[in-house]
Amino acid sequence: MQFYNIPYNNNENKKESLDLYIANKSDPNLIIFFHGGAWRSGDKSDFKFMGEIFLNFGYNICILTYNLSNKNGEGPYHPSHTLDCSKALHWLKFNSSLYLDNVENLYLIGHSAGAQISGMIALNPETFLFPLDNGLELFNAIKGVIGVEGIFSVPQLLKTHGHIPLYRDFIRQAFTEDMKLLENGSPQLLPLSKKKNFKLAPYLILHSKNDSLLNLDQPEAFMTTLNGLFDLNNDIKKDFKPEFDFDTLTEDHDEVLKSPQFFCAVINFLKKIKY
Ligand SMILES: N[C@@H](CC(=O)c1ccccc1NC=O)C(=O)O
Repeated sequence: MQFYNIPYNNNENKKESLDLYIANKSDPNLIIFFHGGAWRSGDKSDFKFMGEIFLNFGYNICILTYNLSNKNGEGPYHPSHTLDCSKALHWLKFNSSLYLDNVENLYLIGHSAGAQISGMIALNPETFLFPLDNGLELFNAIKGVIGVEGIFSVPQLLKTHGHIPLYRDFIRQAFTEDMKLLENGSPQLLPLSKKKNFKLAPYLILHSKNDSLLNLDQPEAFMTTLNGLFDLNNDIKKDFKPEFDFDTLTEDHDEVLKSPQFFCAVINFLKKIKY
């Protein structure tokens, strides 16, 4: 079953809505996909193919949208995108009973800018989830996070690609020119020292060496952060060591999402973490 354009924030704004692809209404597991497009482009309708593929494999998946930054530089700026997506997660967990019997487990997949969003939510629940009603319960429902062809440090992206107008423009449009905001919007730069007793969800980072838009330094640096978090807090018996796979995907930035290798990697990971 497929349901389109369900509002997640009690309004008529098409960008604050989601599509549900439901294989089994009583399955407590739900995948949520956050699309990329540099925070200023992309739409859930572009990823219908993904919804249908997971659906055919028997998974329930939500593909959502969030308000995009304006190319004229009028915002909305970070943290708008992440706040929208957090509200969507809240709706899915607590208000989706018309469509899903009981959503217990959330599995986030973020692509490109969407990997920044899913990373912000998973690593900074204090800001994005805890202020919402039953925010801790919502956070605990996140059972896995996958970042693919992701942006994890905006200042680093500015450093490596800032000489290219395309990158400079979308960074300014989504984060202004305030370096503090760029840092604040980077999952890689969240202060780890404050994360004592933080529960890191099982995490998988996928990246293709043939991504012509983002090279390996984003996922490699993020690897250091995730491993640091794991080392800081891990309870070997319970916690899942973050995984990094920079070999399986071979297509370019957007094309990876249509490759069988991507679906295999996601499904293997979900099986491993006992989806
Ligand atoms: N087509 C996009 C560009 C884009 O998505 C992008 C370009 C370079 C590096 C990362 C990108 N997307 C990340 O979400 C745009 O120009 O808005």
